[in-house]
Amino acid sequence: MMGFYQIALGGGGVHGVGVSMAKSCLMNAEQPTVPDLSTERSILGSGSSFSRRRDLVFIVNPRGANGRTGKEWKKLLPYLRSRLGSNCNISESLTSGPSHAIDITREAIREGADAVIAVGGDGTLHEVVNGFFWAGKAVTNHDREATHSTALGLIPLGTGSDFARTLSWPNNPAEAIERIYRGHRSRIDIGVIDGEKGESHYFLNVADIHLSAKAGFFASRYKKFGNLCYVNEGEWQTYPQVTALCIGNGKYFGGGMKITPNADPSSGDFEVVILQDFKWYDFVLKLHKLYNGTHLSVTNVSSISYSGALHRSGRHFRKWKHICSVGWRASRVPAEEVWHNTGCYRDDMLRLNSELVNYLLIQQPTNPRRSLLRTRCAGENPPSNSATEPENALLKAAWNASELLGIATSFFRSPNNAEAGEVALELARDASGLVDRAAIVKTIKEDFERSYFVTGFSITYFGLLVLNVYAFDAACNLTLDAYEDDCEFADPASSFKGLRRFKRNCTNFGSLLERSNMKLMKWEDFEDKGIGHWRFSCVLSFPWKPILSGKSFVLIYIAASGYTEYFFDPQSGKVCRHVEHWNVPKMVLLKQIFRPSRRLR
Ligand SMILES: Nc1ncnc2c1ncn2[C@@H]1O[C@H](COP(=O)(O)OP(=O)(O)OP(=O)(O)O)[C@@H](O)[C@H]1O
Repeated sequence: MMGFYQIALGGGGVHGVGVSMAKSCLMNAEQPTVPDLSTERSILGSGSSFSRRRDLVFIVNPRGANGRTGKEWKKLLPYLRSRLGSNCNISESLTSGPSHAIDITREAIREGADAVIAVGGDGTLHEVVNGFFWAGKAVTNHDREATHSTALGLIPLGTGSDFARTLSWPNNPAEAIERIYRGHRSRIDIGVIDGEKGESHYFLNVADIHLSAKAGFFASRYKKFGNLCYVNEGEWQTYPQVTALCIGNGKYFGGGMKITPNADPSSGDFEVVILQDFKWYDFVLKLHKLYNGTHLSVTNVSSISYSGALHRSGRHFRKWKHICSVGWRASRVPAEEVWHNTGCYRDDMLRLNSELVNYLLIQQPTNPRRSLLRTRCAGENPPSNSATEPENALLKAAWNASELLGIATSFFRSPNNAEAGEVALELARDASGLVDRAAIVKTIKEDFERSYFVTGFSITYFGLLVLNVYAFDAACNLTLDAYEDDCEFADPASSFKGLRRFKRNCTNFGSLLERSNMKLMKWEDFEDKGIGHWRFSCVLSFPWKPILSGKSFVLIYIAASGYTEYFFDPQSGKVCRHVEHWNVPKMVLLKQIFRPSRRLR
């Protein structure tokens, strides 16, 4: 069964100004337990409008966003203490591994924390949210007065931080600290899915079947799970050939995919989006619509809103009347306050997904594919959402092979081509040699207009190379002076250091591309970095163009979106790290090139 709680949201807010010193309990991964808050509880912040200092527990995933969360947290802590420490007891607990945040949260609530604040991405927030509950009930504090409640807070520092997007919160820790300082509370809904054995799984963002960060991947692996029925005021409604079902409390998942654009986490409703009869190429061709939330107008996409009142009347999704898959119920969690919350789309969400799918499956599958799916979903180890070890090894090998082949074939290339497209602009510096940030950002934006290559394209490049080793003349349309010579370039497949190497690699792409389009959709500025959100599409004419003397070729359409983080060196001001994130799974990208979409002539 699936339902939602509408619960009170709030923050372990800081109200008024106090003068006492904050308790600052620094813990590391080897000391994972929550500090005893009781010793601090009686300390009053003089000048505070409250009779005691607030106990805030920050649960930090040091490994979030590939370790960036841990690094940023270290830098953030002194500021956080100075801003909140005068009238709050600040405790810090670093997670030691998956699910640890659940235990820490439960313990913190039992110890009487005023707020548990997740520091990390959606996965961490999801775990913290699940820590607010135990055996289907809200966790409570034994000692404090009945009216006391623990709030949930968030400092979004993850890779996707999708739930924060719904709230229009940027990945800006200073802003998050201000929110905590202000301490406003609000109510928010939490979805709950009851598992097969009656256990509850809570989600705050989006619960989904088949669609996630790896949209096309799952769709192509599972195909459709069949017809879906639900009861609407006594009438059965049927959705045939459902490919994916998303139940949104928040709007976004998958790193910015606006999948349930009308969902509002404090409305009391879920938005349920159903995709029917989606082929793998629909995910590719309509990906941009899924990302900007305009997919509801696409044929075969439906959106249903569920109100709290209707939940009680018992709407149900059913799979051909056999298995009750999803039913809603509304209830309140007394005295529980949550600030914000999320679902997650990685392993935990897959676990949710697998349970949901399990519910949705017809009992007597005739199609072996479905039967396979059922076996998978019922098992303890649902298919991983991330690239598996062999996949990673394959991609790594692809990456290395493409680079080596590129080097080998560069001997056949005209030396002039290596310099083609590169922008020899020298950027203005101040007396200390620091390049102005605005100038750097401007050149990056201009580079986008010239469609400079993203390094992640190397995955695709491998496929191109094995099939067409002749086409190598491309430009590296990059303003070199904006980057450190030893700049690190990371993409979903690999990472390396050195501007020269980047130039060489991206020079080896390109002439295969027809109608390529690299568009900067949005730019975000942060203290130490800028983030460029982009969309890339191109048509590749390969591999048989040279083999068949250009008379016959196959068009391959490739489309993807993602974002690149540009970290700025504090000394030079130049870009010292260039980290790409692709919204399309790596293997999907690689597979795209082996699936010609159209044969010409
Ligand atoms: N010490 C740790 N080592 C490894 N994994 C951890 C550790 N602590 C937590 N985790 C796991 O890391 C997962 C992902 O973390 P988190 O969501 O914070 O970052 P992210 O994946 O980069 O961000 P987002 O989910 O927003 O994309 C969590 O679901 C959690 O299970």
